[in-house]
Amino acid sequence: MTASTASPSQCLHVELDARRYPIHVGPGLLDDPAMLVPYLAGRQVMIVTNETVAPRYLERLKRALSGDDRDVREIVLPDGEHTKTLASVERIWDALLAAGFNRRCTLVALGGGVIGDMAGFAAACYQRGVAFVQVPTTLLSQVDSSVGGKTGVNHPRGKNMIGAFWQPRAVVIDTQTLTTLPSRELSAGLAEVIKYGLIHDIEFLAWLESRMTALRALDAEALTEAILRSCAIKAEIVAADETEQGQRALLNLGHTFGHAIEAHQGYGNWLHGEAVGAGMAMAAELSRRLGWLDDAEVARVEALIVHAGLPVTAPAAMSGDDFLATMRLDKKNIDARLRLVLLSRLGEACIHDATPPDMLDALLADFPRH
Ligand SMILES: NC(=O)c1ccc[n+]([C@@H]2O[C@H](COP(=O)([O-])OP(=O)(O)OC[C@H]3O[C@@H](n4cnc5c(N)ncnc54)[C@H](O)[C@@H]3O)[C@@H](O)[C@H]2O)c1
Ligand SMILES: O=C(O)C(=O)C[C@@H](O)[C@H](O)[C@H](O)COP(=O)(O)O
Ligand SMILES: [Zn+2]
Repeated sequence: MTASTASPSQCLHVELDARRYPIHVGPGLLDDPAMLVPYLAGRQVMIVTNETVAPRYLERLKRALSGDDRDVREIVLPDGEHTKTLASVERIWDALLAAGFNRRCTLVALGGGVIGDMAGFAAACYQRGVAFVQVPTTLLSQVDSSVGGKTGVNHPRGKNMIGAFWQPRAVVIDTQTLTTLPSRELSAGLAEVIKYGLIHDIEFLAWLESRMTALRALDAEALTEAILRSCAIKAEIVAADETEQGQRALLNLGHTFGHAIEAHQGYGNWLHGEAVGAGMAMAAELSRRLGWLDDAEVARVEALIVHAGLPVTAPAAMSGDDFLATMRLDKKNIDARLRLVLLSRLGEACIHDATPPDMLDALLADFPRH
């Protein structure tokens, strides 16, 4: 980031009654025991992280969590979307059992969305559920995956097919961790940020258009604002519909197409945010064909996605049938009916289950490839 101010942290909440929890946002929070220790269930703490994040941030987090006779351990997993599997989660459970950890333990996820989703799922199942805290270190995890309690792993046939809703006790976002994030990963996170503007907040969309260059240059003020605005939108939607009975599905804009790309291309070859970028371009184009957006609006959506450093074309080696094979397994579908998140206008999304099959087939066949 261009500036590393000692500005105080800011805090939002996810309002889930007795399970209400804070999202703390600010620079240097990783080192601050006051941001972390109040959310621990007992003295047993397992940090779950990976081989890329550990050398950068593990010792600092351990220092902040230590003291008061706490037993702080770590498990360092391999890196990559392809490792988001039940086998990796089993390694977390093995480490917890080897350490003799009981129901009063706390799992602390230190890393991106892959680590957060797996640590959360491990916490949801270990001894039928233990506490966990999210310390997200990628933009994507800071604006999206650490909030809302969707946890789980991939299956070769589909993304996040095995999982549970399990809310963290707190989300602690140290914005300075973004200084070490590769720019391709920063762009991936921007896909989810753009998503919030498209589905919920046209003013935020316009703000993103004006601040995209600053965001990509790691301007601290712009990034903090993007994180806060994104988390506020996600927190509001999650509080209204925790388990996706209705409006939470809008957070899936671009994901039905995007998840198909990720699974077909092999997990990790297209980053989640890249697949969502292309998927949102496909959703915008389908919305145009349904008469809901005009040419200029679709061009505006595509320009912002491109400005974020993301693709707006689909993989060359993916046919319409390849898309449909995975889309038919999508979690949003009811019985055999495909349900797509589309844009009823810019800044407003809807769930649509009546796309004419010919129109969808044509989109999947003629959408540009690269
Ligand atoms: N649970 C949810 O609601 C939700 C929401 C969105 C995405 N997801 C999931 O999140 C995953 C994607 O998350 P992601 O984009 O964070 O990917 P990721 O977890 O793979 O992290 C991206 C890369 O950045 C590295 N990294 C992390 N922090 C770093 C730092 N500060 N400096 C340098 N490198 C760092 C990681 O080791 C990894 O190589 C996908 O599996 C997706 O399905 C879940
Ligand atoms: O939190 C949600 O709800 C989302 O849909 C956020 C998405 O960005 C995220 O990728 C999520 O993991 C997708 O969930 P899934 O249920 O479609 O697997
Ligand atoms: Zn996503």
